[in-house]
Amino acid sequence: MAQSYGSYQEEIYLRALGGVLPEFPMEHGELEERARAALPPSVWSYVAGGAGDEQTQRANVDAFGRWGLMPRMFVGAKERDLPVELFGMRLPSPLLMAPIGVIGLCAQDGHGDLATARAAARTGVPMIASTLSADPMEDVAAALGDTPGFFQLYTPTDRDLAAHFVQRAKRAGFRGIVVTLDTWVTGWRPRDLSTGNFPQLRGHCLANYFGDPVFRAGLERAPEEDLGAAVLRWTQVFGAPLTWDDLPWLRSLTDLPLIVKGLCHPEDVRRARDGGVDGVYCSNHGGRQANGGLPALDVLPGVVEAAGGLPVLFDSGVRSGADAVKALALGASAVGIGRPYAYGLALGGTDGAVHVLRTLLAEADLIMAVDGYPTLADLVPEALRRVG
Ligand SMILES: Cc1cc2nc3c(=O)[nH]c(=O)nc-3n(C[C@H](O)[C@H](O)[C@H](O)COP(=O)(O)O)c2cc1C
Ligand SMILES: O=C(O)C(=O)c1ccccc1
Repeated sequence: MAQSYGSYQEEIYLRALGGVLPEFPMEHGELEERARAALPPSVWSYVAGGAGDEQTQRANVDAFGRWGLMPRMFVGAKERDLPVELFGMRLPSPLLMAPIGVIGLCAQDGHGDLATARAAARTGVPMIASTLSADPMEDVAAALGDTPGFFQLYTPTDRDLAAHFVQRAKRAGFRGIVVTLDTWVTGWRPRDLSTGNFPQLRGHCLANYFGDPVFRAGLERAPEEDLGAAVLRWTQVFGAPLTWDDLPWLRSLTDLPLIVKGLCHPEDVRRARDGGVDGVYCSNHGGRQANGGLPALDVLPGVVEAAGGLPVLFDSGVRSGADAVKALALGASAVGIGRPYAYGLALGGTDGAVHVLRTLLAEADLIMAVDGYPTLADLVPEALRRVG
């Protein structure tokens, strides 16, 4: 079923005719400004901030400016075709919501994970639900409706807990497991170090752990009785520094599609493919983990080549529909949206996140129309020119 995402523009025209202006910002700069004003300062700096002096985070965004789409005329791109086939599922568009661990805190009521799931239900844009969630994964999955969800695993040092998370995710109805490899320890984040704001250390976003019988079995007293001890235990089990020797074990945990997140080096991609993963996710965690790195977009072509036809998910720095189009042209099978939907959520809960997703899709759709690339198959590297 082809959807006309550009119709969002028509809706806005019609409202303007009636003298009603959009409730939410139409471009990313203003979205950011308004989210900054709407969020408590510590949550804002946690979400907006990154590693070191944030050079990698900025470079992620700037990298998109070095590519441009070459327009083609007389194409008659009246109908655009954005649906994609991914892991045996047909998705209405190539966008995904990237996992955001503190998304709970971005919503006024503290239930941003559920609000995100509802935005997924309304748009058909899949949610990748983080392990670090304010609500249990079962509740998040239930709020997704018919839209597929993926569960993002931070692999605990306790293997039984890891296995149990994956089992729970399958039972809850998630359609794939995304294992994040770049964050078994958090990076050097000066903003959080100066504000002292580590939401996880206050027990936020640990619902998946605190409600889990395997996690609780490792505690002397329940988290409801002794939060400090539970958080301390969480710091001990949070992140296993995995090696290639662990990949067969990870693979054995599930028959769901297994996707590994954080791959940038082509050799790592080849090894992951040889290890039996179903997809790779090219990302540098939005520059939150290691500063001094390469822009994620610049490593994408090497990842795509090494993936040898395996699906390649991509995120880090996507701020517009134009950015999404460029990542798709460079070979991404699907594009993850990160901070922008968190900002939408901060401004207007589910409605705000839906607005951000519809805006990105409308812009991508209209670029494909105007520039004469009506289908995703038309978006190939040759459609782009390097600007500088
Ligand atoms: C506040 C915040 C929390 C995040 N939490 C997680 C997480 O729990 N798991 C994960 O795999 N990635 C997490 N990420 C990384 C995102 O999935 C994604 O890689 C990143 O946001 C992309 O960069 P961008 O938002 O600048 O486009 C988080 C990102 C942000 C901004
Ligand atoms: O903030 C993040 O990006 C993130 O993924 C994370 C990881 C561990 C603890 C808290 C957040």
